Amino acid sequence: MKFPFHTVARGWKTFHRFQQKGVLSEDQRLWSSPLKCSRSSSQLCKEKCFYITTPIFYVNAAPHLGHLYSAMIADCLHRWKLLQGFESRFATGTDEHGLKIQQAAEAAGKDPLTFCTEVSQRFETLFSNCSVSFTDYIRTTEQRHRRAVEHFWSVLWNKGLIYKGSYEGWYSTQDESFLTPSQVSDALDPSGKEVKVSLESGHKVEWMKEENYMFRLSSFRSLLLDWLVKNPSAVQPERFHQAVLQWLQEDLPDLSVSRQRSRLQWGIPVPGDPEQTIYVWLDALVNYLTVVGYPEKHERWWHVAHHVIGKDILKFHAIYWPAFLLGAGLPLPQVIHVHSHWTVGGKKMSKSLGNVVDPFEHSQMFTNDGMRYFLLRQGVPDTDCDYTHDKVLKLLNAELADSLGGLLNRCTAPALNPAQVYPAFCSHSFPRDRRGRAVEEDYHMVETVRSLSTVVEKHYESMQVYKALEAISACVRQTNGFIQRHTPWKLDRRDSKDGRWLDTIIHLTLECLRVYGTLLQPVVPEISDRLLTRLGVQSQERSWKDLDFLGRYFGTDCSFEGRPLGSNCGLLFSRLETQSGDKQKTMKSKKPAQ
Ligand SMILES: Nc1ncnc2c1ncn2[C@@H]1O[C@H](COP(=O)(O)OP(=O)(O)OP(=O)(O)O)[C@@H](O)[C@H]1O
Repeated sequence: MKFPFHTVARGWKTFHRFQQKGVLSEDQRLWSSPLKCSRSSSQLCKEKCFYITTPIFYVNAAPHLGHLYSAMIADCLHRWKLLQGFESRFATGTDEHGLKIQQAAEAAGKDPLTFCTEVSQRFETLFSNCSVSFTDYIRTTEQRHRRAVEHFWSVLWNKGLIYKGSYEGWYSTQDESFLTPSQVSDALDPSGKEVKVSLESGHKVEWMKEENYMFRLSSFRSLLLDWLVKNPSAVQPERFHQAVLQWLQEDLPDLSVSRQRSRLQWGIPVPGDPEQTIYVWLDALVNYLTVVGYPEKHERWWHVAHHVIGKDILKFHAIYWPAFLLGAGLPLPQVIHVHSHWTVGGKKMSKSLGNVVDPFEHSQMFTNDGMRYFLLRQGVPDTDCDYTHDKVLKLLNAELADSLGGLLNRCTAPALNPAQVYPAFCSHSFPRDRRGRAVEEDYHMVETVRSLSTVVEKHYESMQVYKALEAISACVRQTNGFIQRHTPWKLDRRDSKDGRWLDTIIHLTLECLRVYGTLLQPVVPEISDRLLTRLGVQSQERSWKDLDFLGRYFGTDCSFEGRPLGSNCGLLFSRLETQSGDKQKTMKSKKPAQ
């Protein structure tokens, strides 16, 4: 850890200074260390509940694939927690205030609320279409949110953490953010005029001078450092944690948290001062509290809050938001999961650049689960990833259609499995003493699949979903290799030894598929459902605790042995093809094996 103890100790000095001033309460020591729970909160922590949020999406333009990706990561985490038996709450929604929206509505010739409602509905429809199973959808123009923001503001105001002052400095309307001189550089606009731009986003900035309300952000620097040093997994992956620590080494001036009403009308007025509008980021961030019933009944869920965000909004979530929360006397989020960006031709996919991929069109072209699988299998949180049609096509054909779909087809095809059952496992054919027909590689496969759930759990927990999928995919390949090695289609059922060995091969393969189907549920819910249904696995047999693998080999029972298979709902995933003559990729229809 790069941060020495004296840096942290300064955090406590600040804490005591605030305490003496009556700004922070005695309990704040606990708030600033969210992994340690107070007596009452430890009871809350014991409950298996989980609260996950996406960013709320800015409605100045229609959704693109990057937005869907954020929502899919959060959805995967939510489904994963449900699979583990947690009570999970998953919130998403739209951020509807600010100058950019005021301007976008004006340009569209609509009043701001009508404009916001239309775009918000597009986000909601997209998420519903793509199996993003949110439990709460929030819009910042709702009355319940306005109430929460006004209350939150009053708490900060009453603690002396907001004061009226004058802000003078660089401001980017596009990013809705303030910048220090070191974050700004010179550039030429398209007409050749010299302009100043944000180093991080490249967006134009302007010098702003106006009287407004300031939040005492500078006073929280040491407390924030303390939180991050004591909770090394508060921001994940590690490189983003380090980035926040680095920012905190730099200047952290107080933050302007309002705009003159004359400049910005589309927002929540400052309580008690109708001449000022609350800064859109303060307004937006409070949504996470609104959803769980702030200010009256947020405790239960707020103690288990996890945010999923893109790296572009890290500073708002890992510096401003925790500082606001500390100021308001509320616990900090458990983890901020950060992901990188989808790029097109190396450039960030973004509304303002206009290089966006339409998520409606592409999830129709590749299917919802196909799109989910691709984004979560290829999306690496640490680094940006380029999106191309060909990559999607190749990956889905190789891993979903050929490898996983082919495996299911092989062991459920009537030619190999005429009785259409989960056949019996024969321990003489596949004995523990390794003296049967199974070979060394088969035993190795069994051990790998047995430990797969532990591997996958670790990766889902840290939101390295691509690693979980890599591990599952490697196992699917091994299982195909197992079938290929023993060529069961050459065995003669009329011979009793061959018949038992054939059944054992199929039993083992179906057991592997049951594990893969169960573990894949957070990523591809529809495909997993079809797979498990085909295997005859009931909906109440698909949870984490049902993952015991190959009981008949490991000396326990197998409740599936002898059961009829479920109905055949067709191919698990149809191969995607490029039609000659044009670049359009379509689904090739093919009959399932009879
Ligand atoms: N290219 C992308 N890849 C992955 N996630 C993205 C991408 N673009 C946006 N997001 C996600 O959506 C959130 C909100 O993005 P935002 O509404 O600012 O979209 P944008 O296209 O970047 O807009 P703008 O071009 O106006 O900056 C981001 O914080 C991130 O979580």
